[in-house]
Amino acid sequence: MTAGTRRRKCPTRTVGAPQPNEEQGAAVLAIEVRDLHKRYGDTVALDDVSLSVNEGEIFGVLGRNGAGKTTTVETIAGLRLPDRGTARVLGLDPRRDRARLRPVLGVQLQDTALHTALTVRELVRLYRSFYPEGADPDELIDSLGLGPRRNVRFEQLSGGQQQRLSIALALVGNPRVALLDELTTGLDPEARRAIWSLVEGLRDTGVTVLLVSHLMEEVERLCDRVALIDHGRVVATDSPAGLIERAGLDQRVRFRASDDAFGTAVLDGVPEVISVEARGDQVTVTGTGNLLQAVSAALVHGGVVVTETRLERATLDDAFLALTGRSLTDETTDETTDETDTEDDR
Ligand SMILES: Nc1ncnc2c1ncn2[C@@H]1O[C@H](COP(=O)(O)OP(=O)(O)OP(=O)(O)O)[C@@H](O)[C@H]1O
Repeated sequence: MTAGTRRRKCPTRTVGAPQPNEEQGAAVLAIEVRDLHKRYGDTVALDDVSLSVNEGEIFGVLGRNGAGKTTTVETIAGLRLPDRGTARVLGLDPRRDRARLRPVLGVQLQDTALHTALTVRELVRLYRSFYPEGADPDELIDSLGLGPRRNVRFEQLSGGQQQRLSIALALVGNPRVALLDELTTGLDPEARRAIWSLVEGLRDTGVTVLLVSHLMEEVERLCDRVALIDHGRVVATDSPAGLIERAGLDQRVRFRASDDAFGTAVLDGVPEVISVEARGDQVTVTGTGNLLQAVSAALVHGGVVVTETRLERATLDDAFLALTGRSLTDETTDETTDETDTEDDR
């Protein structure tokens, strides 16, 4: 699905697990983060990060390496303690209400320590036993393409297979909320597309997904809304298409006019059109809204025949660049420190 199309609202699935703390009649957000602040030595990892994720939504956190994405998601998972600010999942405090949250929260982190001598099947069954309800381990293993590797030990899996297994372990309890950190890192394009389909399937069952990524294509395809994060700050939150629009980015329609006498006047007065540039028979029209349809209609109306028409849309990367001054695909990172805290005070 492209950035220009948005999706339906999903039914909220109910499970026999603890219900969120709902005030009378008031809907509780799946995830609510307020003013999270976290510093490591001189590095401000989170600078008052706030997010609100609705139930049934796939919400992306997109940023460059070192922007603060993992610190955010691990704080939401209750694995890191912020210096200040709050995180709530289904109205519950991830640290104080850990036991109530465990059956309804699935977490897939970048670095997960697993029993390396156990097989895929043993690990999925072990994790399944932690939950009162959950997925069928063998079906889940198959759905992640790990069927042929089910009796292979974790330590003998490839990086991509280990990654898919970590997703299985996050989903085996049929969570209401899933936190997925860089879920397709290390996967080849085919495996990546298979995982994207799986996440789209989660949406259909009403699972709320917080998806941390630095891959614009992944976020554009999967997410209903996205928070762009840069240097520990949320720069903007909107749908992918909304972020592009908010950045004031134009679309371009290019075509070849078969009539040498093509006159730009044919596009005069079309509200979506901002500018028209004709060089020889190559014409470039910039504009907003449903530009392709508006231009096509005006050309037909003016009796102008054109060929090789194509629409060039701005991407989330263009929006990121416009909003932060830096590209997502730029190789440099935001990381500025080599200081490492201990596990306990992370
Ligand atoms: N335990 C830690 N000790 C010291 N600094 C840390 C620690 N964890 C994160 N940082 C620093 O905090 C900043 C944000 O890191 P974080 O891992 O949250 O970013 P990220 O956006 O997830 O990056 P990546 O995409 O590379 O995982 C970085 O500058 C990082 O070096």
